[in-house]
Amino acid sequence: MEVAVGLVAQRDNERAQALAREIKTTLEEVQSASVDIVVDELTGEAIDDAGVSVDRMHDRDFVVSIGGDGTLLFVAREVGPTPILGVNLGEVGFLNAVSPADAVDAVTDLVTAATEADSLEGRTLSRLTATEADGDWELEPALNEIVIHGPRRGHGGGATIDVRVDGRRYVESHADGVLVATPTGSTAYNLSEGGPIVQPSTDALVVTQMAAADAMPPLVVDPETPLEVTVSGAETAYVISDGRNRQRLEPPVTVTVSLANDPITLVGPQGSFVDGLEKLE
Ligand SMILES: NC(=O)c1ccc[n+]([C@@H]2O[C@H](COP(=O)([O-])OP(=O)(O)OC[C@H]3O[C@@H](n4cnc5c(N)ncnc54)[C@H](O)[C@@H]3O)[C@@H](O)[C@H]2O)c1
Ligand SMILES: Nc1ncnc2c1ncn2[C@@H]1O[C@H](COP(=O)(O)OP(=O)(O)OP(=O)(O)O)[C@@H](O)[C@H]1O
Repeated sequence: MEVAVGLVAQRDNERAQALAREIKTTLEEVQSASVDIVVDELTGEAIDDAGVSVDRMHDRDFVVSIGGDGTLLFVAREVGPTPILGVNLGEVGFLNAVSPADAVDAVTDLVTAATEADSLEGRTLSRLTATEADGDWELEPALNEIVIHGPRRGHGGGATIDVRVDGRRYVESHADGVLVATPTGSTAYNLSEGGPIVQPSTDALVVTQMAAADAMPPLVVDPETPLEVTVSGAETAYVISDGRNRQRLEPPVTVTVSLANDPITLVGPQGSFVDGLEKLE
């Protein structure tokens, strides 16, 4: 059975692109009969190889993200539930468990595992989405967090943010905004806004206000709990997924944040979460 692999190297990162070339060359030499391996378009241009767009890698057995957190978040947006192996070549790389030195072996082992099993075992990570009660949009799934904020961050950019949990008001305050983070995203924007770090295996979400005049502590909730955020007192507002995909809102407006249908699956060696926290220093 042939194993289909995708490689995505962080754009403009020569080390990541060179590692992609090394992985591809090694696998084609060692496991040529059992592997079909492609790189993304930008990496293909960089290493003089044919490339495919990342969103066409969703039907591969797994995709390797070589870079930092942002590249892995990008790959997750493009391939959704397709298993992802994160190789850490970014500034932080909190989401990427495999070091560059171990990358070739980790990918080779994964090809072998994929040959021997119908599906790869991995760690499932929840994602979030957002919708508006009377709106015709649904936000791109977020692996880290959904942010809802006023016209802009900082002085004069706030709004009245009303947070309801299971239909009951948790807090209403003038604030920059509020974020709902997954355990994965608890170490990202959530942490810089004073939210708690949540162990990845925990079945929970975190609701954290952003620069609120009347602050309540961050609230940890069951992921199935209905979460509604009403924004008023501002000309405009935004709901944003992982800092990248945003939907403009026209207050007063109520946004519902909930679990997205498709989680993400990380495969390959998983480092120790607690040991990884040193990357945040
Ligand atoms: N603090 C802020 O003002 C702010 C603004 C935009 C984005 N962000 C965060 O960055 C994320 C997007 O990452 P990016 O790399 O595309 O944007 P980016 O290039 O702005 O990177 C933001 C930083 O967050 C780190 N990061 C991302 N996900 C992380 C995680 N799960 N745990 C620990 N650190 C993490 C990245 O490595 C990078 O150092 C967003 O989901 C949000 O969490 C924070
Ligand atoms: N191969 C690629 N093809 C297309 N876009 C890419 C590719 N690699 C990265 N990107 C874009 O770059 C963004 C991530 O850039 P960023 O500089 O944040 O990388 P990173 O992985 O977080 O590394 P670092 O930790 O060094 O910041 C992604 O959101 C995506 O838009």
